[in-house]
Amino acid sequence: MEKEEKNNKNQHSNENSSEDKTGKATAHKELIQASWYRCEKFGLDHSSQPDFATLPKGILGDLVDQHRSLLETTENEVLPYYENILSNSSCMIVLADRQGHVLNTWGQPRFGSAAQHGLVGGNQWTEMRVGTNAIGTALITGEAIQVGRDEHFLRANRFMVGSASPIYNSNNDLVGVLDISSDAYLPQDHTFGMVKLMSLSVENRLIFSAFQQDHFILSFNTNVVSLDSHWSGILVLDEDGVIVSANRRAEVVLARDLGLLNINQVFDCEMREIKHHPINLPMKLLAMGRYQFYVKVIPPTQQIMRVPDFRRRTGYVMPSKQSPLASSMNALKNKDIAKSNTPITVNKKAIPENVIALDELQHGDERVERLVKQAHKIMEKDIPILIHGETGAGKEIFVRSLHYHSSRASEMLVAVNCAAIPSELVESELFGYEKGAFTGAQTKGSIGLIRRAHRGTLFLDEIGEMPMPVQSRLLRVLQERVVTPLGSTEMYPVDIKLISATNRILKEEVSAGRFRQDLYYRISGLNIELPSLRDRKDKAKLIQFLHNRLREEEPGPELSKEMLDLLVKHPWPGNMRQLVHVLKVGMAMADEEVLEDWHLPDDFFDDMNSDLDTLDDKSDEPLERLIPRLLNEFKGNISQTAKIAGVSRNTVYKYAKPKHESE
Ligand SMILES: Nc1ncnc2c1ncn2[C@@H]1O[C@H](COP(=O)(O)OP(=O)(O)OP(=O)(O)O)[C@@H](O)[C@H]1O
Repeated sequence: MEKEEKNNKNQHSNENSSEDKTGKATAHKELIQASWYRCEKFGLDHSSQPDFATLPKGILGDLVDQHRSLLETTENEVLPYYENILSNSSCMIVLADRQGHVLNTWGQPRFGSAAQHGLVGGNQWTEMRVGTNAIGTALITGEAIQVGRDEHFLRANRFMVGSASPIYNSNNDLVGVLDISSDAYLPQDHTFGMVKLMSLSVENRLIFSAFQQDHFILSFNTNVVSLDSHWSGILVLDEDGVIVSANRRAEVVLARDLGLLNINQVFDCEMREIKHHPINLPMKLLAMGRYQFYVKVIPPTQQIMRVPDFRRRTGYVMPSKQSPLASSMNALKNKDIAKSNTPITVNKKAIPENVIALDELQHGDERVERLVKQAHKIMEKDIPILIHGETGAGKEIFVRSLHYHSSRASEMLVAVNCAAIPSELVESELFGYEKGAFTGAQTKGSIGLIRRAHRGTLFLDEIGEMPMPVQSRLLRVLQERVVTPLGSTEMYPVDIKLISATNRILKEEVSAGRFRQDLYYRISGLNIELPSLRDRKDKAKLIQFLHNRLREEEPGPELSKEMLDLLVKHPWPGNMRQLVHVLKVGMAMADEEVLEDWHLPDDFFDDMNSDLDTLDDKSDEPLERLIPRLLNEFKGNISQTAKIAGVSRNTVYKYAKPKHESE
């Protein structure tokens, strides 16, 4: 035995001796030799017993939790190999963390009990404690290695052969090691190849899990039929074609550091072509002008939602990192916003067409003007905004305008109507979920709406409707600024501007125990009361503005002074939504040059009448006399007659007829 040990140290003799002449075998022997020297330095003796420093169960449990995604990925990728190829081979597959702690094992070893071989959860397989071994040596060298029976430094381990391959994540950090150990009856070259393949497939899967939802992934190979194999190179591209991740294979094949290169520096093609290339049709591309590869494009699984952003057009000059309103806000910096009359000037070219400019949200109502300015300013601070207002008052329109006038405008505005999502789905929609997290979950998992709003704005509309358990989770996200998807232990940092809105009185909801008080204080940094339309002082100008805006879209009738008065007097229970609706219907109905009251929808007058019902006591005079009299008095004006009589316009028509006929 001692002679053999000398051989290993000096001549590196082992089961691979037939390969002695090849450079590969020499390199392997040098690795083993270096490991043996290290073991001697660690003070180990060939007769030492392995010291596994087994972790207590609780700590192992924590470690397993920390590595859940690596474990699940390994299990999904590795078990098919085991079941299809290795299950009759009496080998054991082992996953260890980067410190060599065994996290899990699969398979039934033929070579003895757990106490004998030591490949059990919580045992640490490092060179320092266990001598030269596949897991420990692969961790130290960072390379795949096979350790033959006699190559183990400790005699106690010489009954087995281990083949281990390190696993790197998409940041190229070593995250663990995969090992196949057996009692040496397997054809060892095959086992070694297989463990390398398994670790590649785990690495590739880690890259896909991290990026496939919102990035383009390219897989490439010299051979078209191998495109789907784990030996293919993988490149992850952002929207602009910048390589944000790659597998080790890609760097080996292309022989260069690929990080942050643009795809057009690697292959002879532009990102534009990649985006529009059919999914299942491999492209034939040249790398570095001469090496031909087949390239498969895998587009993001989740559609990237993009809003129109005209700033991308040539000719747009970014106002030195300031939002379109920043210059006007700077002018106000030292003044009391509430008292300032300075109008907001906006670079309207920078705002998407369907977004109303901030300065067009108000037309002279001081209260609205002040709150627009306050909210705009707070958009740049780490302070959440809570908007209260009646339904249709324009809360969402306001939020859209705020977002596109802020420094977050180039990122997403994610609007979530908490009342519109079934309560049992709110949680998964908001926080996302790992694949298979619950029955009915999409197999791919979901990033969730909060992470989608990363660096942008998250608008939680109708937040008062949020179920209590979801409120608790949301509170944690706002406190810790990280999201943990359902069924996952991973934490993803998020940077969001939170705006919430409600038409309930949230404080009352808190008192009634329906809304968490701590969450209320978290979301209500700046409280905004968006006035209902009937309470606005700028109604006339606002109506004229909306009317003009609609006429810009399509030619329509003018607004007479009387019509404007009528619209100003309306109670508008449906607020801005109703006003826009009434104007649209009226303008569509009118063939005339001027908008008349009979062009307006009936419910407009119903609201008006119900509002006036209590004003007069008209019960004495029968309608058949009252209505003709009022019509006469108001020169045939139906709506005024209806208003004063406290009846609908239909009723006026009904009682007006005989009178008209007699005239
Ligand atoms: N400032 C505005 N200018 C033009 N139209 C507006 C404006 N504000 C609101 N509207 C119109 O009113 C409709 C309703 O507005 P919005 O959805 O913002 O109201 P809301 O307060 O969020 O309503 P809810 O509480 O019912 O969700 C919009 O679709 C738009 O047509």
